[in-house]
Amino acid sequence: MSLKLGVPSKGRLMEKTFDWFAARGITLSRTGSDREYAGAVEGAEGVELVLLAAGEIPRELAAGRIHLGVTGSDLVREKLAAWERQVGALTRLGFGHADLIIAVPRFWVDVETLDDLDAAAAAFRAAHGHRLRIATKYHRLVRDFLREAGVADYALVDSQGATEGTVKNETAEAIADITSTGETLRANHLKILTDGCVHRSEATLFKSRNAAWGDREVAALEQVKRMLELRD
Ligand SMILES: Nc1ncnc2c1ncn2[C@@H]1O[C@H](COP(=O)(O)OP(=O)(O)OP(=O)(O)O)[C@@H](O)[C@H]1O
Ligand SMILES: O=P(O)(O)OC[C@H]1O[C@H](OP(=O)(O)OP(=O)(O)O)[C@H](O)[C@@H]1O
Repeated sequence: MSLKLGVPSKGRLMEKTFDWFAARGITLSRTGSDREYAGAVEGAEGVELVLLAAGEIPRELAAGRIHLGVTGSDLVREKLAAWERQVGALTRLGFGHADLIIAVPRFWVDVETLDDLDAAAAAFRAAHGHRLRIATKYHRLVRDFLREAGVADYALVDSQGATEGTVKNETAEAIADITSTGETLRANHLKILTDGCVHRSEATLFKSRNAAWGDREVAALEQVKRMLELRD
């Protein structure tokens, strides 16, 4: 067996991940045609490249089908229950920064904080007979964050994309989504709660705790760690 390294196969993290490894002497490349998800590794012995969607890498790490994987720290926290028991973060990669935030309509002048949201949620329920809806694809992270913050009177509605549009479309009153430049929020007349940052995400190299770590994989990991200048 060789050490399996899972890397995003496309999307915003792929190229930067390839560049990051290349700068440290490990050349990752896609082989075959543009549409074929096959990869090659040069510069590190006993390492096999597995190209996967960023969102699937947490599950593959947890299942032990890959030994190492690069993905957003938000995706690992969202997709894995008790993530720290299943994977370990080896190093942050310095790119893929994005904040998971809670935002409400800009015209809600009385709502700036989570406490305000809690009050607005209670008032909303009394006025409308149903709970204030928050659209998101980050169910686990948002639920945990709002529980900690003492906000209870809301309902999560699932939104797998174009989440900022749900408020205008009247399928939600508030949203929880990733932002980087803030442009999508501004364009959709939304504002971030001042204490509404759920998680600051960054591309991160994770190690599986559940994969089979035989002598060959351990030796390959030691070599990779030396090249990447990682300590335990
Ligand atoms: N606007 C953004 N700017 C920077 N990073 C982002 C942004 N949106 C999402 N991300 C981050 O990119 C990572 C990958 O996101 P995602 O799974 O949506 O894949 P993607 O890059 O959009 O590719 P795909 O086309 O496969 O959906 C996540 O960790 C997320 O935090
Ligand atoms: O702060 P900004 O720079 O405007 O970026 C934020 C947007 O980027 C992401 O969407 P993505 O492009 O992945 O599309 P999606 O709606 O399919 O998630 C995210 O879901 C926001 O909608």
